[in-house]
Amino acid sequence: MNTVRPKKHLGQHFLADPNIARNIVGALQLPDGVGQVLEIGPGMGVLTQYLLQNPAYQTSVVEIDTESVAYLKVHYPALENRIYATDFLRQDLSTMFPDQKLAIIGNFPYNISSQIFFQVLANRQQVREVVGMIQKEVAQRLAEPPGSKTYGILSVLLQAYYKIDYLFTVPPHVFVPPPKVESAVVRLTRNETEKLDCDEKLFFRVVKQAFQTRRKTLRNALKPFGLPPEATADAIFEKRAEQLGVAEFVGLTQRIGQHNAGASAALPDLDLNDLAE
Ligand SMILES: C[S@@+](CC[C@H](N)C(=O)[O-])C[C@H]1O[C@@H](n2cnc3c(N)ncnc32)[C@H](O)[C@@H]1O
Repeated sequence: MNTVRPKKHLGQHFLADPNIARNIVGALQLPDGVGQVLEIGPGMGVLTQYLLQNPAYQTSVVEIDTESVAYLKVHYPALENRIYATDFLRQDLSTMFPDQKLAIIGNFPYNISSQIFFQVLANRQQVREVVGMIQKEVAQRLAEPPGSKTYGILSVLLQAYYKIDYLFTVPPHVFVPPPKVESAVVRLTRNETEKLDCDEKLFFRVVKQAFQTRRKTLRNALKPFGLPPEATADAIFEKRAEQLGVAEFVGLTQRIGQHNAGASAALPDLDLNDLAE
């Protein structure tokens, strides 16, 4: 088996430039002595080969495509039993790697890149670093500061727990087949925040609600939560979701939480996959 036939529905665009592949793997910094590296969607192993060259990395891969899995087994026998032939989105990382801190890397399938980041958020205590190639627009959105048009739910939630670096842009012609859009590599590094200074469950819901009606002022967008009386006069409620940074969302969540004391304890956990805008 010399090659894998690209399948559109799996977002398969194979990177054909070894220098870019080396640069992507080289962007890993492995903070806090993290040794476990999980690659999502290795395909024919263009990144995997460089991961395996580094003895400091314990590399595992998760790949949904059976043809790619067969290819990897033939060409990278060193991976042995560290190939998970399954859907990353259905994996529970805490079961796969109990009590271990992880770095995640991959040229992500663009059709599920947002869901991959929600999965990262759901496992934020374990995932200390992510180096990923994604659609350029999504990369810009993640790293964007408040105030810009593309700043959204994922920008706020990821920036709450990760420092986000836009590393470099990658043109379509270095892939087989070339995608229609430009790509970019981003690095997420876990920050010091173990837990936000507010009810986190409520924080996720407030951010979601604020952006779902992003053209409304926060006073109108957040009305369903029941706002404190001073909201009628407070200037922050005149703003829109895209104008608020993480700290301001934390402050809002504290105030909504105090006003509705204990209310969020009754809320079921939010399915992070429901957060996509
Ligand atoms: C953009 S390709 C990248 C392939 C390879 N890493 C490269 O750079 O050439 C995305 C890869 O993710 C795999 N993939 C798609 N959906 C997946 C999922 N839900 N879980 C795991 N792998 C997935 C595809 O089969 C494909 O190999």
